[in-house]
Amino acid sequence: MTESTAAPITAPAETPGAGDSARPAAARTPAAGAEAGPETLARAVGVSRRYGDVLALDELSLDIRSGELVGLLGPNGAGKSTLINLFVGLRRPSSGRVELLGGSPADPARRLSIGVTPQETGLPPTLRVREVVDFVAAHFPRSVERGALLERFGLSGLERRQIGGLSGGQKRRLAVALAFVGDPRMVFLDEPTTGLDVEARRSLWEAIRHFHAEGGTVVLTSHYLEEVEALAERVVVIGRGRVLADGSTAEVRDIAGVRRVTMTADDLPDLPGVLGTERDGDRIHLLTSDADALVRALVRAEARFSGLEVRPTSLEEAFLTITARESPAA
Ligand SMILES: Nc1ncnc2c1ncn2[C@@H]1O[C@H](COP(=O)(O)OP(=O)(O)OP(=O)(O)O)[C@@H](O)[C@H]1O
Repeated sequence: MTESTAAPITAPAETPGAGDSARPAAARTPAAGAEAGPETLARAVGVSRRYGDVLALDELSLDIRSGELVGLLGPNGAGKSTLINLFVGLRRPSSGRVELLGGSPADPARRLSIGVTPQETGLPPTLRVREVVDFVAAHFPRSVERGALLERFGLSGLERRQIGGLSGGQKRRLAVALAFVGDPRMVFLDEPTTGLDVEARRSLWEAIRHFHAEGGTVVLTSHYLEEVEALAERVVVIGRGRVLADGSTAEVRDIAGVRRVTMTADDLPDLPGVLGTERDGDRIHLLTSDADALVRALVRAEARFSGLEVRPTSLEEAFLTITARESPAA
């Protein structure tokens, strides 16, 4: 690739979702000459990012296609926020290439088509809700009607409230709502539901689903695994700056292939294929990728057990298993 496509990313986005040009966005229309099939909206090719001695991203490659709802999962420090910051032009890669809407994420015209909610936001406490929404909307050629936006995010009636007077959950919902103000084609939401109670989380999920159902593309990170299971169609597991797994939630579970075999027993012989053992009173949980073989081995060994249960692992268990294996790619 030539230097001009190396996507130098320099301009910081000072407000969530805000761009800095009045050029019209190419929102929700495929780029001219786009190939058949979903267009790639964001792309990382062999991207590494260092912070001093820390290698936050390690030759990571990932494509996000139009219409996808992608969940980025990974433990603390995996590199999820760094990846989002590269996609939205807040940071530049140490090496490799990042593209947004077919060009540099630093291009203001491209950034007009996206919305962003960073992991942490500090909205001015003395501004009123409607002022912040209008301020962000003013950066975009087209914007969503304020009342409709606030209603969608459960903030109706708070237009005149100062930001400093909002609850933590209301502030977070406002920060997420701001990503949608400019009628974006694609949103990047970094842990959007952090700090929200169950009801607020569910209503935020509804708002995200609504955007997606209308053709919007979503990339979100989450520590809530049930959130990713509930929302995302595609799960990308990131660990130590690499993609460990990339598939549907069902596929990610299958990649780990881990089942939990539980029984009541005083003691068990050594058994083949046991990836992990947990004790909970007299219940023993064995993690295995081949539950059938394990149960056969239990019977062959004439182990004394009762109350046998075999069940699939949660995404969390699958994810921990993948991460523990530290495989470079799935
Ligand atoms: N500005 C920075 N300066 C130095 N190190 C950084 C900086 N930002 C991130 N890192 C380091 O890069 C690595 C990846 O961090 P990143 O925030 O991208 O991970 P994450 O997956 O988003 O984690 P979390 O889930 O905790 O938010 C971590 O080791 C982190 O400490």
